[in-house]
Amino acid sequence: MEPSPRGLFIPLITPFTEDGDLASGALEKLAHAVIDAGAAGLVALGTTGEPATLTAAEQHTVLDIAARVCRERGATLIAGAGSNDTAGSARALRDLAAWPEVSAALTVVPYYTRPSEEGVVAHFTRLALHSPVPLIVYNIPYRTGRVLSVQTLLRLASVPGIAGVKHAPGAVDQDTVLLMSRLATTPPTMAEPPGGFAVLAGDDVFASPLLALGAAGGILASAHLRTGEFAELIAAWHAGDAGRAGALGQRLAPLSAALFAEPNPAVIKGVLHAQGLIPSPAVRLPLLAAGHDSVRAALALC
Ligand SMILES: O=C(O)C1=N[C@H](C(=O)O)C[C@H](O)C1
Repeated sequence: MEPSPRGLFIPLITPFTEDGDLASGALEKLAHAVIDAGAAGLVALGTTGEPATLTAAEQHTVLDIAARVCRERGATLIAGAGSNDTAGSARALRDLAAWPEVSAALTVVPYYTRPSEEGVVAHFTRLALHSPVPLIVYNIPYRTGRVLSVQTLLRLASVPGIAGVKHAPGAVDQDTVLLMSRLATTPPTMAEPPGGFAVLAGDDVFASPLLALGAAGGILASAHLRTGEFAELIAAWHAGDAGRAGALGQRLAPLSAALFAEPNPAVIKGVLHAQGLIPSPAVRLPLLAAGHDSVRAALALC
């Protein structure tokens, strides 16, 4: 198994041209720029990349570009794959074998269907058995409609082939604190998580407190902006420099909040366009482009 993911991962936006097509050149430049600035790797086709509205051909192009950049730069590539259909998710994961640069798949908790927690464990156990790469469970109850208990997260952590969780419960709540505590203090046994299980921050505003509790890194869309400082935030928490990390976290949280003032990734695209880094701020329906006020407010914090 690959070493568990650690550090800052950028879930790349998918830039579009003024005509609404995939802006491949801008995507490639952006991918290089965030690695230059200190990201450990990229996430292709995360939520932020608007995969639901990309054609299969566009998704392949995004994966081709991200794979090329990661290969050239020696960076880690994680790919979003999977849905609320177990068999369909297994096929999507199997197809990732066409990109050998992909070292893990970010696979969302099955949404909308609202399976039982037992069903969620069965889903991921089946996928992990057949996936060509380790899985990172994407736990985001406000998008999926399915809350996972600490017990279920610990069960998932003990499944061979599950390398981590992108944890985005919308708070640093009691369950999150207990999860981090159990992962840090319980010696691995057959029934408990192996040492390499990584918790990655997935709620940008709460990234700093989750890192303080021991997260291995973050998959943070906000880090398209001020990438170097987000990378430094993670490095400072890992180095035990709470003074530096706390100060960075306090500076970056308002930026994250401003970037998420409208449905992601509309504001991020508005800001990157205003900075001349992508050809248009467009997102695809049902998302709407961010309003001027939201973009101006976020730009002021960049
Ligand atoms: O694409 C992702 O991965 C992320 N998506 C989250 C979301 O849109 O809710 C935000 C997070 O920063 C990364």
